[in-house]
Amino acid sequence: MLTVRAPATSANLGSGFDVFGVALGTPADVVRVERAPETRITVTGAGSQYIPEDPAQNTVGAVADALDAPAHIKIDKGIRPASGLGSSAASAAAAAVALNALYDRGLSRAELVPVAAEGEALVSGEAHADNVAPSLLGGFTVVTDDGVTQLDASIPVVACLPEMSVSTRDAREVVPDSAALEDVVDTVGNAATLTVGMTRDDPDLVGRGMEDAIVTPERTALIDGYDRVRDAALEAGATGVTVSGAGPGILAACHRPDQGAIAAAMIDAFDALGIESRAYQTRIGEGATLYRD
Ligand SMILES: Nc1ncnc2c1ncn2[C@@H]1O[C@H](COP(=O)(O)OP(=O)(O)OP(=O)(O)O)[C@@H](O)[C@H]1O
Ligand SMILES: N[C@@H](CCO)C(=O)O
Repeated sequence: MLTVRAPATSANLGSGFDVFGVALGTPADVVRVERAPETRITVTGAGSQYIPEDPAQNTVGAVADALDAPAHIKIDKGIRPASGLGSSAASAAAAAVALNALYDRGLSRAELVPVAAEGEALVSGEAHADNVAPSLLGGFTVVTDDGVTQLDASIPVVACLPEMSVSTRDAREVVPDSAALEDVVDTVGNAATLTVGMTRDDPDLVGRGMEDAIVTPERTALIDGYDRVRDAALEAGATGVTVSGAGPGILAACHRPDQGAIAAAMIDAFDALGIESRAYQTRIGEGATLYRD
């Protein structure tokens, strides 16, 4: 039996829609695999009642198919589905690492990115890799049609998760088809600023670079209370705030001493609207870890 822990991730970071992603220290999914004649899946943990065990509908089933690696796969969910924290991607990334090792397929972590992305195609209709890449590789990742670039980074963040669901499929329907050149120019500038911030582990540059006037405003309309929570986080010291992935999670970049106050401010702001939430005080961290039992 092999066990893999794969971390939650936050995609887009505002200015890098479908391109940027970061691995988070917590939460994470844990996947256990053993060889079997055909794939069988069991799911326990956060939100497991909403996750199909049918291999044809679960992201890990798509990965087992892609690797031609049938197995009994046990998923222990630490990341609630439809969260914006890459729940479906973490399971897929973990399964890709575990099954690659179980069947000695010999693929590198970078080669596993398109394999794990098959799971994303299953649940959201597109094989976008901006969650699976950081979950596999760790740090900050840049996904383009030409491949993945990875950078180790260590920025403190708060990921606040309200008790509501936004499916990636629905959130992709509000993405505009086109954008004004002025907004594109601003967004390119912000993405470049964010990338420089990542190379320097500079939370101020990263936060400033999270601004985006094209996709994020359309998505915030799907998250009750977004503006109040963002303002509360900024007042408490966040250097930047944006929607995490497709939402409803909200990501704040910050300096370490402000983390606790930002987490409390975000929870209080949701609470004032009658919405329960929890906040992960974490940092950009490592990719999936393999354990041999
Ligand atoms: N192993 C799995 N883990 C989580 N969700 C899964 C899994 N397999 C299938 N799903 C389905 O995927 C959907 C959740 O995926 P979705 O992409 O909407 O959420 P997410 O991964 O938390 O968000 P995001 O991609 O925005 O970070 C749910 O419908 C869920 O049932
Ligand atoms: N880039 C994708 C990530 C979804 O997790 C989106 O925002 O739709």
